[in-house]
Amino acid sequence: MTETEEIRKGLAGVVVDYTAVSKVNPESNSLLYRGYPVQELAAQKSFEEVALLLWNGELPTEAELQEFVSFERSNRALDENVKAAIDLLPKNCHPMDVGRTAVSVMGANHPKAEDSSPEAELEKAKHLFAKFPAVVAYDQRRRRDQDVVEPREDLDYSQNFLWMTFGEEAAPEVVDAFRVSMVLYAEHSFNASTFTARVITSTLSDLHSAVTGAIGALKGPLHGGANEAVMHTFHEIGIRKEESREEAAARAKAWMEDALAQKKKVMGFGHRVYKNGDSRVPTMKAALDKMIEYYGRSEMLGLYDGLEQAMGEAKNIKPNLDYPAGPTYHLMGFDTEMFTPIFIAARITGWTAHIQEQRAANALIRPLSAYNGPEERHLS
Ligand SMILES: CC(=O)SCCNC(=O)CCNC(=O)[C@H](O)C(C)(C)COP(=O)(O)OP(=O)(O)OC[C@H]1O[C@@H](n2cnc3c(N)ncnc32)[C@H](O)[C@@H]1OP(=O)(O)O
Ligand SMILES: O=C([O-])CC(=O)C(=O)O
Repeated sequence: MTETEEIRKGLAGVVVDYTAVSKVNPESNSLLYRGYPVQELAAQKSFEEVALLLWNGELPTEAELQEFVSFERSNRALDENVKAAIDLLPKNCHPMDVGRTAVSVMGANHPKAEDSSPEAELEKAKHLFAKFPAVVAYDQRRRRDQDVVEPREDLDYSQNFLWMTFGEEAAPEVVDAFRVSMVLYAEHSFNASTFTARVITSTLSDLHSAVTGAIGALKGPLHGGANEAVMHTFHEIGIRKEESREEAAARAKAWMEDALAQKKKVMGFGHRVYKNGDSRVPTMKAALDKMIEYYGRSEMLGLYDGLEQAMGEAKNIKPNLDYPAGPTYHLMGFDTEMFTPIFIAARITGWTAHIQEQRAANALIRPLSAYNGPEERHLS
């Protein structure tokens, strides 16, 4: 076999390493975090408990959970120089650029930045977990010329995230839908951003560098950026609050047929691993349905159904997690560009669990390439 024949573009189908963090099984359409089905975790556990499960391999005891909750609640405020760095960025720059910059500055601030012991790595992961929501909230509010809302220690992670962003306590239904989205977004084996984090870690670089790189990979619309792109599609079709579900569905269907006729890729559909539907979609769709009911916005369901149905009929390609997540965040009131930074806040858990795992059994990640440039030649 020649070198060229061995090439698998995009590493499709290539098994690169072991992982004990999560199992994505396209045959059974399931996703397990450390052995637990993600649907069970989304139904019964807080995001804080899921984070500890991903990092430690086991669900926390009550005492472990309380210790972490108290650490998380007391470490939420942004450092002054993180705020200052964000303020130097244009208000209309992409919020993913803000998130990437903020994590980089947090790394420079951290006293254990260069300490890669398991204890220091875990401490840094928890620190990022606690602080990143304030980056999203700060940026969302600065984009709207609103004053900063300080974190509140009497609220849990999801309640406080929404409080800092919108300056009011969210209804329990909204908090729960948000929590579910964080649990579902937390981890997904060797996706592009996690793999990026592992590649960076494999050079023995530091945790914040790995997370900063992962954010860059997540930004693209073929990966995390798709949740934002889904909402751009909804806006392009046109969201008309007064419209019936059926009318909205018909317009969405026509839009999709036209897009596919033009051979467009429609973000929020398809997946590298799942070919028969994303294991997380039914749970996220149920959360979206609750938000649609809560906000009384059945026309959004029409748009959702119309696109899904037309894509299914034309190409049999199913929605991925970004498809129901985008409209859910829209209904909650986030600007469209803030959706992928929310994904960062969730995926910090998975990324940092993988960074720990990579470090514990490291090998430099350095594949080969088959050269197809000019034959050897010489300067005359
Ligand atoms: C949380 C996440 O990151 S989930 C993923 C989020 N990304 C998106 O939603 C982006 C849109 N989807 C896609 O681009 C793709 O489905 C990917 C990148 C996610 C996976 O792609 P791959 O496994 O590389 O498959 P690939 O892109 O080759 O698609 C296979 C075929 O399905 C088509 N296809 C796949 N997804 C889509 C889509 N969203 N819209 C239209 N056609 C699609 C491709 O055009 C291709 O058709 P062809 O064989 O006629 O050329
Ligand atoms: O696994 C992937 O390739 C993308 C994905 O769904 C995720 O990262 O959640």
